[in-house]
Amino acid sequence: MITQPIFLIGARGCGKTTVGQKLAEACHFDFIDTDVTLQERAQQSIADIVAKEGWPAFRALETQTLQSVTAPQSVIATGGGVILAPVNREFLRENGIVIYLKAPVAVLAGRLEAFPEESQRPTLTGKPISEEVREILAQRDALYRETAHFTVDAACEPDDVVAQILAAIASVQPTTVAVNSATAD
Ligand SMILES: Nc1ncnc2c1ncn2[C@@H]1O[C@H](COP(=O)(O)OP(=O)(O)OP(=O)(O)O)[C@@H](O)[C@H]1O
Ligand SMILES: O=C(O)C1=C[C@@H](O)[C@@H](O)[C@H](O)C1
Ligand SMILES: [Mg+2]
Repeated sequence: MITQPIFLIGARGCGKTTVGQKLAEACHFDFIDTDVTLQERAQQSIADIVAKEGWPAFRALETQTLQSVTAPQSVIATGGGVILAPVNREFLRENGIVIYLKAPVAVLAGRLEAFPEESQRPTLTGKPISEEVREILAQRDALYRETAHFTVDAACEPDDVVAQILAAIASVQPTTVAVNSATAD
């Protein structure tokens, strides 16, 4: 079994938090969510940080949080925009196994409409959810793909997503990181 950190990346609503908790249990790893840790440390919500200090301030905290929580034997659920910064993309690829939870726009939008969690997910564009999800995914999909070691289908049930991830990481050597392979697209 590997000991490298497992990083989950993907759009808002793809299930990084939901799947990450289950994956951590299955691996007997710690579970960390960078959005949760960041808000606990700042003692305010992401919406408040962005409203008071702007997105660049939030992005700086996100980089700091990502680097400080990274440890062996942990599953780390990242924020949806973590891949925007080149420094984060390089950090993720070099310090763990990166899994892209990929889901279509309609699935993501449906989940976000059902569970908006606006304090953690302030609007990125000011547009309605499905329009925003389409626009943002079009901008970011290539970055998720280039950052990931593995891509899994995140539109299915959480337990099935976990099973895909376990199958993917089974091929990874304990001391090295996989390169550019995909189990699903
Ligand atoms: N595989 C799944 N099947 C059905 N519902 C799911 C699945 N994964 C997540 N959900 C639901 O979708 C919502 C969003 O999931 P979650 O918070 O895990 O996404 P996230 O990727 O962590 O989002 P964010 O980037 O905003 O932190 C939750 O209410 C969750 O219950
Ligand atoms: O997609 C994004 O840019 C974000 C996703 C969330 O996880 C949070 O990290 C924050 O709301 C930004
Ligand atoms: Mg989350």
